[in-house]
Parts: sequence; C-alpha cells; structure tokens
Amino acid sequence: MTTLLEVQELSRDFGGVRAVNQVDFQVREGEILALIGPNGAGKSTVLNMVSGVIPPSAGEIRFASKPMTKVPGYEYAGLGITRTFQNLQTFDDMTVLENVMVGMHTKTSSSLFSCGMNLGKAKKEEKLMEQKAHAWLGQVGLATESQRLAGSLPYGKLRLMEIARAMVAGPRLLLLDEPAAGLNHTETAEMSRMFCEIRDSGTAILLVEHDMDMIMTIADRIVVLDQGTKIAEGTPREIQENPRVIAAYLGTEEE
Ligand SMILES: Nc1ncnc2c1ncn2[C@@H]1O[C@H](COP(=O)(O)OP(=O)(O)OP(=O)(O)O)[C@@H](O)[C@H]1O
Repeated sequence: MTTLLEVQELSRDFGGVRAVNQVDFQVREGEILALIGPNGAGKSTVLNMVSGVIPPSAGEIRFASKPMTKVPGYEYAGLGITRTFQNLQTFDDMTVLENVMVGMHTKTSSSLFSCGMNLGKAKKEEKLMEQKAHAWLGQVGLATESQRLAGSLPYGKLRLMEIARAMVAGPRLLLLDEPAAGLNHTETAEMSRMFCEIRDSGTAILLVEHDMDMIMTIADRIVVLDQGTKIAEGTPREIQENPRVIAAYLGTEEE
C-alpha cells in the first residue's frame, strides 16, 4: 500500500518538557492507523503537528511526498488533510448545515473579486457546496437536523456534525482526536461503522482514541506512545500481546 503520511523523528518541546520524542510512523492509503497511549503520552501533540496547528521542534512530516512543516495550517484542508478536535469546535448560533459548509471554504475557487465579477459562478458553487453538505449530513445520520441551530443539538450529534464538516472537503486523510469521548455504547458502535465506511471509500484515518473496544475493532494498525516516545507498532492483536504496552497501561492504572 502507498504511504500517504510519513512522520520522521518528530519531536516537540514545551519549555523544558519534551512532549514528543523522535517519533516515526506512516499512514498508508486505505487504512485506519490508531495512535494510543496513556494520558500525557503525546498523542494530541502529534495530531496538532500533523494538522499544522503547531510546528514541530524537530523532524519531518510529509504528506503525499510533500514536506509539510512549513505549510501554513489554513492550507491543509485544500491539500487533503482535515481534522476534528477533542474539544468540539462548533458555531452554536449557526445552523447545522452552515456549520458543515464551513469545512468547504478552502475548496471554492471564487475569490471576493471574482464573486463580484461573476455572481452566477459564485451562486453555482454555493449551491454545490450546499448539496455536498446535505449529502454528508445524510451520511452521518443528521439529514433531518440541517436547519436546527447547532447550539440546540445534543453532544453526540455535535460530534457527528464535526465529522461531516471534516469530510465535506473530500480529504485524503482524516485526523480524529478522541471522537468517541462522551458517547454511549450505541453511539460509539455507530461511529465505528461510519469510520470503516469512510476508510473503505478511500479516505485514510489517523485516530487518537482512548476507547479500546473501538480501537481494537476498527484499527488496521496501531502505534503506541508512552511519555512522548514510540514504544510499539503493530496489528491490534500484536499490540494487545505486547509486554511493553501492557506495562505502560498497567503503570498508569497503578498511579
Ligand atoms: N501547550 C502546551 N504547553 C505545555 N505543555 C504541554 C502543552 N500541550 C501538551 N503539553 C504537555 O505535553 C505532554 C503530552 O500532552 P498531550 O496532550 O499531547 O498528551 P495526550 O497523549 O494527548 O494525553 P491525553 O490522552 O490525556 O489527551 C503532557 O505532559 C502535556 O502536559
């Protein structure tokens, strides 16, 4: 399988603290790669670097062979990387449909100037965006909620709305930071099914998650971090049987 994302010797310091230490891994086309580890292992920091939210202190990130560390964060969606956040990033006073359409602004070609010159084209693009947003709301099971204000939606549905917003730009790589946090068992199972469909339709996924049932069910491969360092990589079965991984998790439980 072709490598889509390649991370090499990636490090990040916060003041005197090394949060991520020389981490290597790859995400291949057509797979779900899970990044797991005890609290404070550096998972979100890796995701923030891979999505251009914060720069690395050292190391390389390549997406489809393109070096990414100097690419500004706002260009990532246009290049094919989108993400969801651990803490929901929603616009409560906008409708669900409008919230999803926010995910597409990098994909339209009509600049402010050309909008003024060619209103017809801008309107056509707006219509197309709306159709795509509706289609994704249908995919995540929110078709009937499109005109509701996001602020009135329950938590589980807001998580689904964020996934629709990340998918509407048509990414090649979707980054998910604890998407199942706060969801019940049924919602988590439904979300797992959706992630498999997304993967099968051609978008690779890098998933940070604490829900081990979800990870072990849907991940093709797993990378394990502990205190900023990669301690294991393998299939769900290999990871479950890895003594270093077991020790890292037991150590956390004993604290
Ligand atoms: N902005 C920041 N400033 C200072 N330290 C930070 C910052 N962000 C993260 N850290 C530190 O970096 C380390 C890794 O944090 P990170 O949030 O990446 O871990 P995590 O594996 O995602 O944890 P969790 O599973 O609890 O979300 C921690 O020691 C954390 O305190």
